[in-house]
Amino acid sequence: MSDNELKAIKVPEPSLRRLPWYLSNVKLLKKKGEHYVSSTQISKETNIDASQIAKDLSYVNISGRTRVGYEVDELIAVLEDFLGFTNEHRAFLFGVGSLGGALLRDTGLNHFGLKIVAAFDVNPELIGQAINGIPIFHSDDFQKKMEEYDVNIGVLTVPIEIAQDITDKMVEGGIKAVWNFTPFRIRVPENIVVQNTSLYAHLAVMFNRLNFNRSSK
Ligand SMILES: NC(=O)c1ccc[n+]([C@@H]2O[C@H](COP(=O)([O-])OP(=O)(O)OC[C@H]3O[C@@H](n4cnc5c(N)ncnc54)[C@H](O)[C@@H]3O)[C@@H](O)[C@H]2O)c1
Repeated sequence: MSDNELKAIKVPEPSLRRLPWYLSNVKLLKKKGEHYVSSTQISKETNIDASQIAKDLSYVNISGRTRVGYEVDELIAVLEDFLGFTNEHRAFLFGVGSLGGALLRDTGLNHFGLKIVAAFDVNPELIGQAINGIPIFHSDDFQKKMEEYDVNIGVLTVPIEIAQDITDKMVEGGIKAVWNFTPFRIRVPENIVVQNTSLYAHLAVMFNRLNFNRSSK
């Protein structure tokens, strides 16, 4: 199978979510001076079953050697490539408020292959400004800027009331994937990718587990 054929396989979401964990931990093992790493070692670091790790890594184009495991540098490179972290995915951000502004200031996104190249808002105090070198334009200029920049991802951090409206505009303008931070379940045509992300959903899990641990003491 060619690399492209492998990448075309729809990897199960749980596996896709685990692969970045392996990557971080393999990088950590590299820092500790390891040259080879086995799924058993990754299992110790991540607390994920070694057979599950081997299965997840089977989606990635790498083969381990019996007993020694995977070559660390190769595993890092292959994982980064597979996860798309080495490619530059260019994005527009909509809504430069408290969350949108924080995302523009976050340098971490670049390391994971997401480059926000421009942002849009309607607040006259923000338009014409730049955060972290990223220019802020008026939302009305979106179509025009789509022709200027080569972008296919939209980051949605606008007030919930206009989430659908802005999504429709993005899709109409040619955006192919929406990273939706609003709590609104946006509707899109079938060929458009939506990733909903909520910090608060994780908080709810943390609070619930915290209460559970307290009451079971
Ligand atoms: N997913 C999460 O974990 C998470 C965390 C915080 C906030 N949120 C959500 O993110 C969104 C933004 O939250 P916030 O706290 O940053 O709000 P905010 O009010 O600080 O920012 C919203 C920004 O959107 C701008 N805006 C308004 N109309 C616009 C338009 N037509 N085009 C472009 N920009 C427009 C506003 O001027 C403002 O700058 C909300 O929907 C909120 O619920 C999600």
